[in-house]
Amino acid sequence: VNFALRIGFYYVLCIVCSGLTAPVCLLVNGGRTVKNMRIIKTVVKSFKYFFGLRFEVKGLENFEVEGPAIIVSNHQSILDMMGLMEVLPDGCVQVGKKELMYAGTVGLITYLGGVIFINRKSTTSAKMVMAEVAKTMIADNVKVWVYPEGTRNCTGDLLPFKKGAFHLAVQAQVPVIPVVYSSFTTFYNPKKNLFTSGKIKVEVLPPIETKGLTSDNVSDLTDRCYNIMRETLFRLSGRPGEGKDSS
Ligand SMILES: CCCCCCCC/C=C\CCCCCCCC(=O)SCCNC(=O)CCNC(=O)[C@H](O)C(C)(C)COP(=O)(O)OP(=O)(O)OC[C@H]1O[C@@H](n2cnc3c(N)ncnc32)[C@H](O)[C@@H]1OP(=O)(O)O
Ligand SMILES: CCCCCCCCCCCCCC(=O)OC[C@@H](O)COP(=O)(O)O
Repeated sequence: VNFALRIGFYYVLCIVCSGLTAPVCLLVNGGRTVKNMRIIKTVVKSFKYFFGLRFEVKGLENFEVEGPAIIVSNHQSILDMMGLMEVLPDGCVQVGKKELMYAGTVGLITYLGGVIFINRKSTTSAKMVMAEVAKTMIADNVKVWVYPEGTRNCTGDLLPFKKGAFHLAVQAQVPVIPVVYSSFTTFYNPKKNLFTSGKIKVEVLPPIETKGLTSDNVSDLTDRCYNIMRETLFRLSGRPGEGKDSS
């Protein structure tokens, strides 16, 4: 019951705050633009206090690259939206599943924030959207945030990465910046109806350059990111024995 109440409250908070924030976005910025993310971020950053969540962030300076970049991070739950807004740099849009667009006021606010919607069931159309993004991110100087696991995963480990984010980075010749959130398993587990207060460690890792890489290098780049992020995930989650990183 406690779990249902807290998750229900989270949904209501998202729906109500989206409904209230959307007109503000429209009045201030006039329509769909990444500038709305600043407003959305300000609102969402207050959510953590309702749930007793604390974020400990390291490495924010790694976002300070010249120009666009692809940011990749692990995706554990719908709560990730709070962790996202906690560190989101200015001028950064997210890639999301197109179903989000139909989620009422939440769909409206994601649309206004500039979220790029892809159809996960059609690789061809998703690839076309992403190729377009590779062109416009340079012109518009935006960063793009992708969850390369492609779906939520709350097991405390990473799912294999999909390659779209890394194709995008290579096509645009921009760096990949990995961001890792420690595992939620100690305070959040929908299967066990667990959702208590808790601390999340976040680490922004140094950018990985892609200058000179071609589509032949995408698999290697994907593996490299996956390995670094998995080691970091285990280290941040207090399972250092399972990662190779001992620092
Ligand atoms: C004020 C209050 C507010 C409160 C409310 C809150 C609102 C807050 C507002 C805003 C927050 C927004 C938060 C958004 C959060 C969203 C989270 C999600 O929705 S996560 C799901 C969607 N995300 C993805 O799926 C990742 C991206 N996915 C990919 O990149 C995939 O790679 C994809 C879809 C492009 C294809 O997926 P495949 O399942 O087919 O798998 P593959 O292995 O990657 O690709 C198949 C083949 O195609 C090639 N390929 C992929 N992309 C390519 C490309 N661009 N060019 C060429 N080849 C490509 C690959 O190399 C592979 O080929 P070979 O196996 O290597 O031979
Ligand atoms: C009318 C319906 C209203 C629904 C309100 C939903 C409020 C929650 C807002 C959280 C937005 C965060 C987006 C997110 O984290 O989505 C997760 C999915 O992308 C992952 O895909 P999958 O379903 O796990 O495959």
